Amino acid sequence: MGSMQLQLHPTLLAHSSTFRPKYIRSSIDRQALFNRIAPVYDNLNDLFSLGQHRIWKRMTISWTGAKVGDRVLDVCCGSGDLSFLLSEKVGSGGKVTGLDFSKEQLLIASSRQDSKNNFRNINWVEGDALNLPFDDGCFDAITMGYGLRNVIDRHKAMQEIQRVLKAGSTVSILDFNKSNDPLTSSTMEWMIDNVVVPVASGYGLSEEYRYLKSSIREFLTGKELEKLALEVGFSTARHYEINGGSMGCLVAKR
Ligand SMILES: C/C(=C\Cc1cc(O)c2ccccc2c1O)CCC[C@H](C)CCC[C@H](C)CCCC(C)C
Ligand SMILES: C[S@@+](CC[C@H](N)C(=O)[O-])C[C@H]1O[C@@H](n2cnc3c(N)ncnc32)[C@H](O)[C@@H]1O
Repeated sequence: MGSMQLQLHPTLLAHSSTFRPKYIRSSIDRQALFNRIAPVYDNLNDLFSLGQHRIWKRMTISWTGAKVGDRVLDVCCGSGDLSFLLSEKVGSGGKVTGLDFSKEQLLIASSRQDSKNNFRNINWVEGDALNLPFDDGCFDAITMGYGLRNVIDRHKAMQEIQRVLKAGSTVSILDFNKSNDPLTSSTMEWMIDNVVVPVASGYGLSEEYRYLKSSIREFLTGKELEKLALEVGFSTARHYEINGGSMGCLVAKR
């Protein structure tokens, strides 16, 4: 996973003067956003969460029930954090597919894989979570880390995950929690306004990280996520709040 020192990627400066959409609503806008933040994404996650996101991701993996030899999928894999954890879990006899529509994020994931001799069981696919290029029922486990809140059609994304998951298998979906507790939600919004966005502005990425706040506000609560999973055909669905209710993981079985 990423080291702590922060380097400013040369192409980032080039982007800083480009047009910034006021609302990051379309798929194209979001794809461009994640391309722009790719060079600093891992390091800023470590900084903003004080490394805690690594724990949340390990919990996400543990809830999938993935085991040695499994064929597994990481949807919206980004720079590959969950894919690398899945790679360790399924071992050399298993197969991991990391899918994302951001070329820049996949380049980071691939460069991290190349820098380590292991993780040879991962392949990276540039594709759309809303139209997964895989056959029905072909994965033993699926993860999605901070992806469901960012796709423009959550129902379609959940339908696609349910379609490609084997019967009796599990998806584990980590994201921010849209908390019903006013203190939790106001604390998170304070963090974004007063820590996250000011630091991100140092990289010309204030709007990209300000988007976090609106995306959490427009997300679904844990109960609504459970309902969505059952609506698209999962047999069971549970949403677990973690880290004081700031994050959550939806665990659904097909
Ligand atoms: C790993 C984290 C964020 C990933 C991430 C997800 C997105 O959708 C983005 C969209 C646009 C830009 C960036 C991202 C992005 O990085 C977590 C990062 C840490 C949080 C920003 C801050 C965490 C605050 C603490 C958990 C404090 C909670 C206090 C209280 C319990 C509420
Ligand atoms: C916040 S990042 C999460 C990356 C990684 N899963 C993690 O846990 O850090 C969200 C990712 O979702 C991807 N994404 C958003 N919408 C997508 C879509 N429709 N198809 C594929 N990837 C998508 C973005 O390109 C980005 O890499």
